[in-house]
Amino acid sequence: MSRTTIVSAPGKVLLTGGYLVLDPKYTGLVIATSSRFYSVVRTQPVSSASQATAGRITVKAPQFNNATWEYAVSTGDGADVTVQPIASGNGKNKFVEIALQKTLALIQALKGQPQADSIIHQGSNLEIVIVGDNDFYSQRQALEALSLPATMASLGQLEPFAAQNTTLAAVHKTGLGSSAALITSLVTALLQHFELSPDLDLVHNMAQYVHCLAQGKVGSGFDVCSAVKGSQVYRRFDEQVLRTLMDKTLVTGQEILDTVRPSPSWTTQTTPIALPPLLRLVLADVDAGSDTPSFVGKVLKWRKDNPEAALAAWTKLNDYNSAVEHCLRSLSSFAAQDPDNYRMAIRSVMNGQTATPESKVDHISRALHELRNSLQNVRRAMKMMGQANDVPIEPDEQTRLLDACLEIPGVIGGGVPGAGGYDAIYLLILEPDDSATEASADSVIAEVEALWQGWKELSVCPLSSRADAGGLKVVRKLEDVKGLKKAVETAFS
Ligand SMILES: Nc1ncnc2c1ncn2[C@@H]1O[C@H](COP(=O)(O)OP(=O)(O)OP(=O)(O)O)[C@@H](O)[C@H]1O
Ligand SMILES: C[C@@](O)(CCOP(=O)(O)O)CC(=O)O
Repeated sequence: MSRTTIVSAPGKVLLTGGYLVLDPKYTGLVIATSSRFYSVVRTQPVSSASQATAGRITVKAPQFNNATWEYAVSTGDGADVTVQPIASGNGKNKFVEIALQKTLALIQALKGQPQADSIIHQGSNLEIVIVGDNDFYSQRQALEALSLPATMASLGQLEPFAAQNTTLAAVHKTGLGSSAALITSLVTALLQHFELSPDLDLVHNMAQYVHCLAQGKVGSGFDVCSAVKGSQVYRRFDEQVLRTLMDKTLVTGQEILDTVRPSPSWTTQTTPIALPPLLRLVLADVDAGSDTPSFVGKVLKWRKDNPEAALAAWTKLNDYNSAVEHCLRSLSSFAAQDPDNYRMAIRSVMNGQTATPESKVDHISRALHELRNSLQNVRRAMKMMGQANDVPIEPDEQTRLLDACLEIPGVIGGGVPGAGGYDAIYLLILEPDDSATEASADSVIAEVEALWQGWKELSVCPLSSRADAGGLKVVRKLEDVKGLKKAVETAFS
């Protein structure tokens, strides 16, 4: 009997905390996106005639010319389960391969040998489809091919999980954290498929382990944590918790379980956060990509070589980052306490009115202005940190673009997400929930998009992602996600 498990995980935008979030003394404010990765795992019984091919895992990426990766699973006589790639024309996909190898070993440790054998090996195969929402990959060429303007409305006309007409190696990724969302959804889908319904912290720890192994380093991990738990203020775990496992070439499922099982050794801190009502995250993919790892290397070397200057810069930047968090939480609290006056304040700020100290909305209006100032302070401090060590964190071209965006009424603030560079920008814009505002949200977005379409110095293409507080989601059936059933049928047609 065929059985299907579907899990999705969101992409991410690191609004504040780039570089600092690598040090557990500091935090990063990461917003999960509405754009998600989906892993679909299906057990397919093997007919008696083709038992010899049992114990196979076939993974498909229908967006990339249906790239296929095959694996042979072997278990039995008390040995640890192994997953060996079978040569395919698509080369290796280390993220998928490591996720399969380590997660099946964990499953065997959790369920015990016989269970793993019966589900994985005897008489069945696993079919897996992996797709990412269009925002994870630049859609510029697709829009140009359709003679569509670079707007969110145009992006909405593209097929869900659209074919990228290129390879994974060549595709222009947009920085939403595809590998973290992919690994998180795949690890969880496998655990769910084997009816393990794992603890969220165990899933988080396992996804961090697999992601670090696949990337060959222990990064800050904010992308994996937000893929699991959604939007949050994130504090990195002590990387020593993974060091032993990462340094071993051969590890048993039990060793993996002993490491990823929730314990005080996992010092990750996640404090949920959401954007306040009527404040919308707007993202843009900017053309000239950046080399984040080299930026990180330079900044960390500068920090090591200039401890005093770096401590002063990071302390100031951390204070500004904390001010952004405080403003967001205050606005959410004001909206919950007094929704009507909150909406009134948003409208008045949209219309460029300044609330008087006696008005009922003054404190809300002040919090919005404080948010704007704090975001500007973060930008300035990030730019200065980049200038101090010759890293284009907010290069002048991005400064000019962001400053022009902030001239538009209704744009509260913005910046360069994550490590910065030329990859992307984000904006926070007011989105009143009624049309009783001269400059309604649609007009603000239209004005922003018009600015971006006419921008000459950089090529700026909007993404359709919004902020979405949620993390991992188990999807009940394929039909619940637009285009997913078609993507799976295409993959295994
Ligand atoms: N649809 C997909 N199907 C299978 N594997 C994918 C898919 N999308 C991405 N991947 C895997 O994730 C890898 C990208 O990981 P990498 O660490 O290079 O990017 P990233 O930092 O997560 O990128 P970004 O943040 O821009 O999305 C690809 O090389 C590929 O192995
Ligand atoms: C620079 C850094 O702190 C954030 C990188 O963010 P992004 O991958 O550019 O979104 C590195 C890291 O935390 O992994």
